[in-house]
Amino acid sequence: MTFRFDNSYARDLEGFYVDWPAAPVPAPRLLRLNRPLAEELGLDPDLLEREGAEIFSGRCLPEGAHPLAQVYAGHQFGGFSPQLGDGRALLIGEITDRAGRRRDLQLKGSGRTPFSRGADGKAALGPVLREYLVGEAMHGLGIPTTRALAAVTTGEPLLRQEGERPGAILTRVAASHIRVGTFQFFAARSDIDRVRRLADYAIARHYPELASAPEPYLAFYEAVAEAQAQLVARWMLVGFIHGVMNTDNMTISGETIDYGPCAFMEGYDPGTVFSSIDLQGRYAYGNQPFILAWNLARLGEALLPLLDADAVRAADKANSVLETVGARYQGHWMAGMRAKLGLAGAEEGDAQLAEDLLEAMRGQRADWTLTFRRLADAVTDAGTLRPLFRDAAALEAWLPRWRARLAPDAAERMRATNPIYIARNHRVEEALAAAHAGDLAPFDRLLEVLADPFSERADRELFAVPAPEGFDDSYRTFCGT
Ligand SMILES: Nc1ncnc2c1ncn2[C@@H]1O[C@H](COP(=O)(O)OP(=O)(O)OP(=O)(O)O)[C@@H](O)[C@H]1O
Ligand SMILES: [Mg+2]
Repeated sequence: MTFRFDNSYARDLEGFYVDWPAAPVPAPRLLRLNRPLAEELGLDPDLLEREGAEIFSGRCLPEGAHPLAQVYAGHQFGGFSPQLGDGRALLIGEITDRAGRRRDLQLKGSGRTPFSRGADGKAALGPVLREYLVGEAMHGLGIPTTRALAAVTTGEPLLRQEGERPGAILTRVAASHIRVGTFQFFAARSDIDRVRRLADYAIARHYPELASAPEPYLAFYEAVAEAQAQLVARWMLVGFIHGVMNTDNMTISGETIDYGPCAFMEGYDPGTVFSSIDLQGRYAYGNQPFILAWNLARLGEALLPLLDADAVRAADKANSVLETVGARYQGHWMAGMRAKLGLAGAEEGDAQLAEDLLEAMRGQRADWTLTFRRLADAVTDAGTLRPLFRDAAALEAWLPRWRARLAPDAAERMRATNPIYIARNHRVEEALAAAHAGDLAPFDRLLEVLADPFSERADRELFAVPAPEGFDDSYRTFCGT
């Protein structure tokens, strides 16, 4: 199988990684191949079905692969870790997809590297399949994301908190794996030359039009702020909780990365947290826009020496971008919310209208996804919407105000914007438990549903239903490390 590798990161950024081989695995088996993605990448899915176990386990990498572990640093839960890096992952190379876009191929779970910090460098089957599912769910929703090309089992059992678990490796495809934390690694060492080289590389790869801007690094910072603000707004609009928005988990490309303890919110509550390690609720649903700005401030700090030779002027420039983050986020959120609500044009009171709906939902266990979906029915009749609320009085008072603002074809437009299917926690868990017992049918079925989340079908009815009452209250997600 030929992969036309062109490994620019390895070639241009020596000193930003270490060459490293995948650890041997005893009995690799290709569990799932993402055939549509393989096609998109210009790879032959039939050949990959045959050779995938060897390739995606790292046992027999295709010619031209250059396996390496990237270094990075990062603020984790607010505290700075100066030395992180791919502790259980390897970039194996870059290929150009059919649309001409450069994509990274990475193995996640491929064994210890110099950055493993005492952990085993491996990934267990459950977290690998979760990342596969949720990444594809996000893709189905049209949200920028890293994606799974394949999942293999390694034949090696791993010891995890929950007991022994099958080892697995995810092959991940990304626009790149450059993180806010990649910049922080070199900035923390005052290696300004490497911060600049990384910025030049990232500009050329992700924002080539900025190379000729009057101040390319400032324009780059602004472009990343814009991409991340848009991304987090998209998360918020579908009720997605990333769960571990450390600066090493925020990409420069604006793609979602690291589906560790992520989950979708069901009943609307801004304080919703599912991650077992997020004890303070730092990464709660409603905090995500603030963390976006906090993380961008850290990127700004790392870029300061590039913005201006004068420290005060550099800080002023960084602040001039940082000050725009709230408005950028709000702009994207509001545009998305207008579409979700089916509003005609834009009016000043729209933000209040949206806030008042959220206020009516709060404390009602009103399911985020279904409320917006059923709102399309409520253009004419609120009969399917009302039962989602314990007490619909506030909703009833809100509906006439909303109806007065509707676009002529609102219901149809709303159904194209508000998904009926999301990766509901109990469905994800059910699919993972079955896979663990050797049955991938529920995984496949869920994946199929999530690939097309806007078209409602009678035979998929159960996938739209929220978890049984109480499920989410005790539901916890783990990083699986
Ligand atoms: N099992 C493991 N063995 C070694 N290192 C690990 C393991 N799990 C996580 N790490 C390392 O801990 C750090 C933080 O982990 P985090 O969960 O954010 O990332 P990840 O899920 O491993 O990878 P990514 O961000 O690439 O999706 C990273 O440097 C990661 O490589
Ligand atoms: Mg991570």
